[in-house]
Amino acid sequence: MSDCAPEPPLVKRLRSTLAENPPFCSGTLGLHARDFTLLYGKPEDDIAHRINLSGTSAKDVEAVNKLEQACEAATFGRNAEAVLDETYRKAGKMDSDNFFLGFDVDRSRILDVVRAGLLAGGDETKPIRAELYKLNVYGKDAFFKPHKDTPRGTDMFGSLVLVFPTPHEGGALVLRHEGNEWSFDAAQILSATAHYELKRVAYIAFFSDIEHEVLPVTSGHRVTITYNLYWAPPPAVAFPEELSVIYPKHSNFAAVGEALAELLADPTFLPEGGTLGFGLRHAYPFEKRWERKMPNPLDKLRGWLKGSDAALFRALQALSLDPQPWLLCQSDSYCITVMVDHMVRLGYCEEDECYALLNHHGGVRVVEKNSDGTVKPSKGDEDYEAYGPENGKEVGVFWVTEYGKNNTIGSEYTAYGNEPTTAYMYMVVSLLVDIGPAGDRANTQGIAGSKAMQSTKE
Ligand SMILES: O=C(O)CCC(=O)C(=O)O
Ligand SMILES: [Fe+2]
Repeated sequence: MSDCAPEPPLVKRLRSTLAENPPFCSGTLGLHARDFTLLYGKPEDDIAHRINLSGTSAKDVEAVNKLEQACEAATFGRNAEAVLDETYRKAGKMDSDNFFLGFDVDRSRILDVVRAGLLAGGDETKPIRAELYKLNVYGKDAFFKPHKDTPRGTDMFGSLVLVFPTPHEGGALVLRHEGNEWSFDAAQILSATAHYELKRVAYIAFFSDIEHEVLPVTSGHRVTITYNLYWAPPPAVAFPEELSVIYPKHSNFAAVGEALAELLADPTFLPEGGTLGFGLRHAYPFEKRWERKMPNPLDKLRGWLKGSDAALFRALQALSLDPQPWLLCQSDSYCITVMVDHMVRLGYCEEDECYALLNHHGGVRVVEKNSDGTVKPSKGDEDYEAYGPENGKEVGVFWVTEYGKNNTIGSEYTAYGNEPTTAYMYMVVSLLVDIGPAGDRANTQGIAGSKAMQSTKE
């Protein structure tokens, strides 16, 4: 950048906005008595010691002394080596194998705060996880000189430190980044909350590449728990090997996927490709007084599927297929099945519901197919010729599991429930998924299946 070129003000603004956000988030968290209970001991010891990390009595202070003695001298990383150098780091450490703490980081919602405080621009909704790392005791004159935290994986992005209200002074954590400096003095923060009904811990989460240092503790004991923060993988598609599920079978997601993959590998099964139909096993609540301006409830349904329905949906997606929820309506008197991919408000109509859907609401006639792709003739064919729309939409479906019968769309419906509510009704939904020809099932481009029948959004 040349010295004399004036800087455009918007660049300045952007730069200062970017610099405004400190690379950490901190605060305090009120906890219950059992969250402060720490049990510790070495595997070779016969007994575990118990300590209340919120206590301030002489007995509690003595217990913290003992905890300090049970710790090993804390090392730090220099290149690939764990170095013990008390001129650089003077503190006690206990590995996570040797203690149990009542506090449960996942239940505490602290990670939600970390996500909101540290991550932004869409990342605040990304799943993260905290992995318990160590317990540290910083006694009088203990400190940790400036350093960055060693990444323990490419998916590690930060560190979380909890400081307990054990009596102490000093030991502020100082962070430095791009010429800025921030101090997190947990001793001071906690003493300001000492009168609160719930005892509190002070917490700070920061990006691990930020330089930080713990200043010397001047009195008492600064007890901390540290966690490494990672980006969490998306919810597991298959269970880990060591976790076995006996019942229910559908929870064995891998089994659903394998059965599907085998069916699709069969070249005699819908050899030209087509549409598979699955009647879902559960019913889902829909707003009874649905209005056209309200969002389409089928859009949200994908995220709300239950049990085997969810397992099926995920298994289809894992095979690069694109399942879509549809509502089906069946008329016994006209032997016809019609489906819609959105909620419909029918109101009172003299016409048969199925024909009303076909003629006025973008309904699609569903004809059944055999597994070789041929269409099953239906008794309703003649009526359809007579009353159906000209050039009406039609899709052939091979039903893998039967679809829900007696589903009425958009009309009142009484059922037994555990609440006397009339605002919602259960509806049975079907999943339709197009598959490509044998050998290329994920390629559904030339398939005139359910996807091609979707209504353009009204
Ligand atoms: O105790 C603290 O505040 C930070 C400790 C630390 O930097 C570390 O354990 O790496
Ligand atoms: Fe650190």
